[in-house]
Amino acid sequence: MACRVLTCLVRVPSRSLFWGAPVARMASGMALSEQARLLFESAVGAMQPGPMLQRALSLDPDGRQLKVRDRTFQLQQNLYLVGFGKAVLGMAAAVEKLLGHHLVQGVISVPKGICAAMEHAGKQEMLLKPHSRVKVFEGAEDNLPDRDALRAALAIQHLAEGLTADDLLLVLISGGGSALLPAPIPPVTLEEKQMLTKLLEARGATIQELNTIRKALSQLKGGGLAQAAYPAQVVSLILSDVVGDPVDVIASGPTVANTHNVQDCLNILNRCGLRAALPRSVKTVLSQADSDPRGPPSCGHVLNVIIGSNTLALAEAQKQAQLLGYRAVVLSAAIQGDVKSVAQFYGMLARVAGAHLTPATVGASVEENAKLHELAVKLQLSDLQLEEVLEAVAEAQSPVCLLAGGEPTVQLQGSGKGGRNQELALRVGAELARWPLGPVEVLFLSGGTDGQDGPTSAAGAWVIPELTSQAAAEGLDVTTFLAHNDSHTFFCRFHGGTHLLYTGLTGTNVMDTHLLLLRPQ
Ligand SMILES: Nc1ncnc2c1ncn2[C@@H]1O[C@H](COP(=O)(O)OP(=O)(O)OP(=O)(O)O)[C@@H](O)[C@H]1O
Ligand SMILES: O=C(O)[C@H](O)CO
Repeated sequence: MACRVLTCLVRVPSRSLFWGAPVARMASGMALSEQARLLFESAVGAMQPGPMLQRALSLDPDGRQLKVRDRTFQLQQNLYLVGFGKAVLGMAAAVEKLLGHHLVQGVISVPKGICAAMEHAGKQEMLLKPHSRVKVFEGAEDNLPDRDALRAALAIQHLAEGLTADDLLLVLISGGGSALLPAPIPPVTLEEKQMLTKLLEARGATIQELNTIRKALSQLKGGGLAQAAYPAQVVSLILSDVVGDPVDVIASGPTVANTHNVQDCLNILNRCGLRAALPRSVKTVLSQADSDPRGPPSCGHVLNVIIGSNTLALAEAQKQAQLLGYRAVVLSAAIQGDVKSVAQFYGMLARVAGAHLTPATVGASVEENAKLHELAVKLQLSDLQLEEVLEAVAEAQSPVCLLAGGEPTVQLQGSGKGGRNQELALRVGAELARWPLGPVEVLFLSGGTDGQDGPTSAAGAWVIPELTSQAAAEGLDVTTFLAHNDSHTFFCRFHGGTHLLYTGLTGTNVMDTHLLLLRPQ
């Protein structure tokens, strides 16, 4: 899909982004929708490769020592770079800008078409210099491992294996890294790996399950890359696209010791009903895995650092919302589950929070409060701050901004055009129309931080409680569009497409951002 999506992206209407600009200056006189867009853009802006790398890396004044967190590394013509993932091109460009003269050599594996797309979008800061020492491989069309990605993985492996104890290897990792770094353990073939990945996804394997299997079948995943680079020192700079930021799961943890064994893999394959259909080669590799005389790769020479995540993106949006005069509270950075249940939860949250915010009016009923908690329990969100949020809303003397992030799932039933953010927004729009919200202005926004929502050129959309009735007046029936998973077509037609979010390709990827704004009238 990479190529298709990226082709769309170069057609995205260009609009200026406020990334990094002080929000407070713009606060006065802004509509709720402008503020919501601004907050979304501030979350994305904080996760731009340049600012992220600048926060993570610092050079001492004479340029000989690199500081990462509390560790210091000597630089003496010994710096190498590898990377793989959807956001790695911009990350590599940022490293080149910061440390270019120390860089001896580099190899990165990035999605097909990304260099041309960034160039067309005029994002020079995401591109390497013309005579860069970093070699770029493009591959993994449709987010599946392919021959091009295999060539990239072999070049990365080769670079890592040639390093010595005096060398420092920077590893740039972001979402999509698993497909961009395929190095199947023989006799498993690339085609078998592709097939197994597709089957596991089709059987509903979670990313944790999928990557457990990928690690068992790969030379570089599950700590394999770190082992190849030994005895060099390794620093991995990781942009998380997985809820909870588990370094062993993101891009299948190539610099993190694998803690899973063969039994874990067999349990997953059993659950997905794939054990019987396994190719002989996969059975062979699995049967040998626990008996590797070298044991699991050890990663004592590695520093793994999360430099960007949904949590960090939400923290920036929260800060900017406070500058806009909101009482801003983070609800969760782990929103998962079926998009219908997530939408019901946000609808009820708007109802209950709205009632807390305007106590003089009729409050939410005991049943509604109970329903909200029931919906929250159903979603099983590991970090949900529901009580804290409701308390903060009850105490708020100002408008309220509730922030959340994660990655809900859409069970596709129709053949329409959409993405999980647009579908979530549309569903929340329908939910908001179901409840009396009192004298409160309400807006919900959902946006993908990578700037592309499913196979569309939009990043997401925003909705208000009046959406359903306004749509009906335009002859658009929300229920029908939802039944066909046709949220993008809906938003293109509704109010001339003004509820769609367009950022273009952002060059980052930390899942989705949800904003619920409530402003007493
Ligand atoms: N018509 C549609 N309506 C709603 N959701 C859709 C539709 N078509 C595809 N999707 C969803 O879009 C998602 C794929 O899009 P996208 O590439 O943005 O996500 P992704 O592969 O998870 O990548 P990333 O994590 O980088 O955003 C899938 O989760 C799929 O269910
Ligand atoms: O590459 C991967 O494995 C997924 O994007 C999760 O990081």
